[in-house]
Amino acid sequence: MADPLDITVTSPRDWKYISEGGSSIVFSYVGPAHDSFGGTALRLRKALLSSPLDSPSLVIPPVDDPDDPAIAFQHGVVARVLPEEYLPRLEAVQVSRAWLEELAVLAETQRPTERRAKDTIDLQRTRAVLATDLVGGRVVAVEIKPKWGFLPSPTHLAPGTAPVKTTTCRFCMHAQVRGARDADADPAHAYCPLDLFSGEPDRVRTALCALWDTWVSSSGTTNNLRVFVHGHMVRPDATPTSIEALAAQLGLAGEFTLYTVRDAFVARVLPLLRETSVLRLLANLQRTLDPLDIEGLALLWSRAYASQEPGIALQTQSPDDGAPDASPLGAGLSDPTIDDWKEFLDVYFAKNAQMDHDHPDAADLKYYCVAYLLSATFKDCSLILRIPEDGAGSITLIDLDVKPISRLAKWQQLDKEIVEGYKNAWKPRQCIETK
Ligand SMILES: O=P(O)(O)O[C@@H]1[C@@H](OP(=O)(O)O)[C@H](OP(=O)(O)O)[C@H](O)[C@H](OP(=O)(O)O)[C@H]1OP(=O)(O)O
Ligand SMILES: Nc1ncnc2c1ncn2[C@@H]1O[C@H](COP(=O)(O)OP(=O)(O)OP(=O)(O)O)[C@@H](O)[C@H]1O
Repeated sequence: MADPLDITVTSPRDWKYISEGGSSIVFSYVGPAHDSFGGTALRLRKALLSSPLDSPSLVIPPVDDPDDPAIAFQHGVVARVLPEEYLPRLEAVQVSRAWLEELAVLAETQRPTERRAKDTIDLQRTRAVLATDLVGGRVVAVEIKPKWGFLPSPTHLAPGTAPVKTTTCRFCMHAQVRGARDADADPAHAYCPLDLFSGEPDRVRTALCALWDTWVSSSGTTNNLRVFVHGHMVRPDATPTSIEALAAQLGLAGEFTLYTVRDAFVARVLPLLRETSVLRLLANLQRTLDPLDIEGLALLWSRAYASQEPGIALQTQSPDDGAPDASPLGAGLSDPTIDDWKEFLDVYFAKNAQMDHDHPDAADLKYYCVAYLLSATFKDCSLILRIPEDGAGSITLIDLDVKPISRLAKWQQLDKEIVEGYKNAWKPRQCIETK
């Protein structure tokens, strides 16, 4: 295999901060014309400031395979379930500590205060990811993190959770419980992923307006919508001048208000979302890879372990004394290797649609755990829509990272907290799924 590109042939000053999420920070190449780096974005992993043992970067094997697993995962797994047209080009790039340190210093003042207090560029990495720069160039780039596009089947839900979980979608419950929504605002007008995924023009419009309104009221700090003009993130406030660049790019010269720009924004984004199949594909993957809900998965886990039948309980990393029924969901399971993922997908394609998910077989426990893991990737990724001044736009998916299997127990706990918190405090919002 060819050696990876060496980032240190560029200056850290050639890389402009774009944005960041919980585990990565991304820069755009703005240096002199360069065959390899022109039109690219650099995605670096972050490490927690306080407790290195909890660092998100620990998911990544540091020694034998220094490449970011996002690359092999996209090439070997994601590319088998999503068309290539929706995926950015990804390749490994070599970085050095000195180079990263310099970049970290340059970027620090541009980072959001809450993120700066928590984490920084992981200086221990020797490799990073070079990707297609999806926000650069003479375009408006709209980033949407849609989240969960389906309601769970009631089959495996407890009587105490089924009514609320089949009425209100996970995103709407979570947003309310963690106070991401204005407590006084009408939840009926808030962003609901099921509207965005519905494919119905009026509902998609409602979703886009709601995303816009939260974007403005949060001064652009919401992670469900980000807007870039010519590679610069737009930071809205209550004044129209804050979105002047966007207004100009949308053809609104002279007088404009936050509302006229919102209308022009929705008018440009809506057709792209209506024409694409990517939302339908995403929701389908999320749903079909999570047929039991985390509650059903936990039930199956307990049943498999309580059964003691040979071959039913999983081969875990510590197959000890055989009293595992109290073990937390996913305990002892290893993160799938790329070969495991390949085998998993072979089974998924061959039989997922025919399996009796209402009566899951305990022998398929590992299959269901791995499926849930993959569904989590599609529940957390984002879309970047590129809208040129004229001509057709495009849509690309980002943040299709593999999640660690150790999160299964966290997701079970989070599910409980969300549902309990929501049903005790709010009248369930009616979220409508279009299949
Ligand atoms: O659990 P959720 O739905 O809140 O999702 C987390 C996201 O929160 P969100 O709700 O989108 O604000 C969260 O997003 P932020 O860091 O809040 O922007 C991450 O994407 C997190 O994944 P990871 O730790 O980067 O692997 C996400 O965690 P996973 O659920 O993917 O483990
Ligand atoms: N290929 C790209 N081109 C341009 N910008 C990008 C690209 N990839 C990511 N970004 C920007 O960088 C941000 C952080 O990237 P990403 O979503 O991959 O990080 P993350 O830490 O995995 O996020 P999350 O916390 O949502 O899991 C994105 O929200 C987006 O604004």
